[in-house]
Amino acid sequence: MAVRAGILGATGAVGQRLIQLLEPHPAFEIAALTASEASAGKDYRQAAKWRVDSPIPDDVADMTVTATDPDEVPDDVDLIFSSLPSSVGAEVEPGFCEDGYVVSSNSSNGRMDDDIPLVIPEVNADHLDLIEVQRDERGWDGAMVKNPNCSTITFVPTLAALAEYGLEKVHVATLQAVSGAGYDGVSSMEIIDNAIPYIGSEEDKLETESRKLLGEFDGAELSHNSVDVSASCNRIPTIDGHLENVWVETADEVTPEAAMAAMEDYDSLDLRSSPDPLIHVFDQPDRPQPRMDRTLGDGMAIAAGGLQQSPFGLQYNCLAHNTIRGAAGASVLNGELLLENGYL
Ligand SMILES: NC(=O)C1=CN([C@@H]2O[C@H](COP(=O)(O)OP(=O)(O)OC[C@H]3O[C@@H](n4cnc5c(N)ncnc54)[C@H](OP(=O)(O)O)[C@@H]3O)[C@@H](O)[C@H]2O)C=CC1
Ligand SMILES: N[C@@H](CC(=O)OP(=O)(O)O)C(=O)O
Repeated sequence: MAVRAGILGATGAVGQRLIQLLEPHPAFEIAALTASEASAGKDYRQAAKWRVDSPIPDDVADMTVTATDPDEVPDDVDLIFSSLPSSVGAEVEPGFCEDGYVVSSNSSNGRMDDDIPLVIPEVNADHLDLIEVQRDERGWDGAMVKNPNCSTITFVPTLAALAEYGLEKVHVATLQAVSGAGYDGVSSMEIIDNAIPYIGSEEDKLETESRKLLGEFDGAELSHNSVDVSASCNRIPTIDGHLENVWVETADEVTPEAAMAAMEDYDSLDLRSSPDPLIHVFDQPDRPQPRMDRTLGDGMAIAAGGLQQSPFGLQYNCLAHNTIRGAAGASVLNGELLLENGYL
């Protein structure tokens, strides 16, 4: 029987992607949709400005949106996907966990808390058991797992593939699509014919979340990886797909050929939303490109290319679909991992 799932922030850009991914999902059934007070009480079709590239599923269109409050969500819902603005997530998500719901959240609040697992399943699935520590410390019957920021998700799997060479220093420069800022986030007058070399709080997220993801969990505590990461984040006028330029210094020498093999051979998982291969490596020097490569693996693959030696170590480019692998798809994949690990 499918797990009954609710979506917090269901009318938003990521909420809509969640509906698109969950509607055909055999393991989950959409059973509750929440948004702000302004949307509460409306049919979903009236409440949401639907902008995803497939029609609103009929049964979802007719569902009534409720306020984002645990008391408004049926008790037989077990799993909550959350895509709220982080300030709202910080306020309401803990209440859902207290009330026994298991929450897979895309919002940035709490990602760096010591007892909150921050998970990319193909990279650090074992961190999920931090939930036991979390339950002891917070007294929750439910649980919380977070997926990282979309730009973090794009480059960390490539670092995980290179970890055996000993990661020492990483420089990453991003070229991020406008959808990452949400539909109303960047105006056309700001971004057309332009690039903006600043995205608030983004650099810090790449630098800290990557070290947590690559850290080690001993069953009680999580230690962060010691690699130095320096990020520079830029907004460019693409719609979807974050492209990143990466330079990696390793303790042991890694040739571009060896790095390419390590990325190609990096394991995916036997979960529905985990693509095989996880990392699609191009040997053409002009790939990956956002328009051509963001839908690889149904938007869940990481694309890499341009591997070469540089004075600053191994250099390459990588790309991922920011609202699928970087947001909604990441939360769904964490839901699949929760199910596989008996948390649902
Ligand atoms: N867009 C993207 O590509 C990415 C976004 N994210 C993160 O995901 C989250 C959602 O982003 P996005 O979907 O773009 O945001 P949107 O602004 O498109 O959607 C926000 C959602 O939250 C609801 N909401 C807003 N305020 C409240 C409130 N006070 N109480 C309850 N619900 C509220 C909105 O409801 P209503 O319609 O009623 O206002 C809407 O459903 C954010 O934390 C964002 O940083 C992460 C990665 C990528
Ligand atoms: N800041 C990201 C999207 C985002 O919302 O990130 P986060 O999940 O860390 O809030 C971007 O602009 O592309």
